[in-house]
Amino acid sequence: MPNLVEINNVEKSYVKAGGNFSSSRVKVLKGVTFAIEEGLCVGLIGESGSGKSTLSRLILGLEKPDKGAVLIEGQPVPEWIKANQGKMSVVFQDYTSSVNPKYTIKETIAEPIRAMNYAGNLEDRIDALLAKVSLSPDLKDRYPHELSGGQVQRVCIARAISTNPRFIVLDEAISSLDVSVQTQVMNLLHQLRLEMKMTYLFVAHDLQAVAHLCNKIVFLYRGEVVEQLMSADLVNAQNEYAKSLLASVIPFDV
Ligand SMILES: Nc1ncnc2c1ncn2[C@@H]1O[C@H](COP(=O)(O)OP(=O)(O)OP(=O)(O)O)[C@@H](O)[C@H]1O
Repeated sequence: MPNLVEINNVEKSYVKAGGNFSSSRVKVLKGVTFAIEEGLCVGLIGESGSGKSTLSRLILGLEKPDKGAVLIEGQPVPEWIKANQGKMSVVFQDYTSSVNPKYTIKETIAEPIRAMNYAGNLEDRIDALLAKVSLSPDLKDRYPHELSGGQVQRVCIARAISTNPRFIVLDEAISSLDVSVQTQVMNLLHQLRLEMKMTYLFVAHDLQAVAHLCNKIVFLYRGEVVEQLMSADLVNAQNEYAKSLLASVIPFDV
């Protein structure tokens, strides 16, 4: 499988709160290197503050690395985005703040479709997208606060796939959901990935979820990649942090 995304020796630091000198910068990513292969779900796991969201923002082109490069199909992210409108999407953890409370479900999903000057029938497109995420078209005219958390996250997924993306960054996308709903949404994401031949970066702090959904897992510890393994090879982890996480996971086939 060719690499869709390459993260090459990426460094990123921020000014420490309260400090204004270069010495008071905090290095969040310290030479991160890994690839996201086309068609795979790659999991990025790490404890709070390890730099996962920073890395997501660099991949989404929202920020630039200080050193190193993030390339998509060999191109720097901003260039790739310009040439591939709608082909990269994102789903965030906090679904309540990632939808506009004043927009109906229909308007929420329509926004990126309209931005791409869609020529087809918008109502039909929205109905088809709702069906894809197993939501009734009757929900179209409701507002986000009239839906459950799981339903709103499905709306966010419908919006994310509305432009037929090739690549989706799922940044803690299921972390705020109840465990039973998490499983349903994970299954939905898995099914959609295969059906639409998409590539995922699945960012999470919960190894169980990552191992369930992902083909490859990258362990980030204090801004460094300390281990990367295919899911089938997790038992071969060498790094102590990765091993400690693996030890805390309940065996899958008990
Ligand atoms: N814009 C910013 N300015 C200053 N510091 C920042 C900024 N963004 C992130 N940081 C710092 O960088 C470090 C890594 O943050 P990041 O959000 O990437 O971690 P994370 O692994 O996603 O954590 P979590 O799982 O808690 O979201 C933290 O110490 C954070 O305070």
